[in-house]
Amino acid sequence: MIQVQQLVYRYPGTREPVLHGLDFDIQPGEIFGFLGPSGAGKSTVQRIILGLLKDYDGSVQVLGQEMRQFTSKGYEQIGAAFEFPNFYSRFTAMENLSLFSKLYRSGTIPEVELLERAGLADAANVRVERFSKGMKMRLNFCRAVMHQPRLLLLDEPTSGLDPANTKMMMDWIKELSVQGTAVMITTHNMHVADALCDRVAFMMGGRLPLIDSPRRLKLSHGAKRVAVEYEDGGNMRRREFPLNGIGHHSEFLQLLRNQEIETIHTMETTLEDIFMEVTGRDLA
Ligand SMILES: Nc1ncnc2c1ncn2[C@@H]1O[C@H](COP(=O)(O)OP(=O)(O)OP(=O)(O)O)[C@@H](O)[C@H]1O
Repeated sequence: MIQVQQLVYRYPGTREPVLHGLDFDIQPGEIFGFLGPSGAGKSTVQRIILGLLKDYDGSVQVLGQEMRQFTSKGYEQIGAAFEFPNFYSRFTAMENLSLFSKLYRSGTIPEVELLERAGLADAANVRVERFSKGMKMRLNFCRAVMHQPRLLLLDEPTSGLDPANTKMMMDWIKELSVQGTAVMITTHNMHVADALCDRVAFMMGGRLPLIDSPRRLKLSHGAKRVAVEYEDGGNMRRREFPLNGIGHHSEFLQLLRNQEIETIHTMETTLEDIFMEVTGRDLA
């Protein structure tokens, strides 16, 4: 779906490249996350994949076509939702979707169906200027998927959403991927990346030092630990032990025997911990 080789990019008028030879691919049905702090180059990659920046070095093939020569027909296969949605604010949600649907030659999903799915059925005839940030995000998503694209680019797809709508959005994205849509997500949010992505790419200073599945990353980086909270002379205390070999850890066993245990739980290494370990920086 996407094949990127040795991608280098310099903004016009600047000397230093902001992307330094990126290599990655995204397969049909895959949810691929770009994780990195502000300024890492995530949006620049998205702009290139969308065909907005064409003067790059290296190769960027999307749906089998090099992006320098991408034709307008190809855009019918791509959907994009970015963090600052653009709508006709004096028009209603329904009117906005109807207008956008006219841009596509192929059929689009009926507006009513999309609004219902996004939990916006009651707001269908409300002007977008009265929408909250979360409502605009959901409407923007409807716009991005209305033509059933084969490739979907999302920037912080759950930003501004409450927990119920975050879940709705993540379920919807997963469903699209099961149907074969390739999804590229850029985010600072490692919980979203962990829960949604088949693979994540760590991005830092225009480089991708690591690409792997969240599960493999967590298995290969950092051992699991066990945290024990216990009562000791009226005070609550906490200790941590490596999970590996816990059954033979004499201090752990002694604690279990001799103390009033309040909680015991295993702690997984998070993607954020691993990002910090690999790049020496946090995701903020
Ligand atoms: N139009 C531009 N001209 C020159 N430099 C730019 C331009 N746009 C972005 N940059 C620089 O390119 C680098 C990467 O920016 P980019 O917007 O791709 O980062 P990002 O990872 O998407 O950040 P954020 O998470 O804040 O959106 C930054 O150093 C930025 O200052």
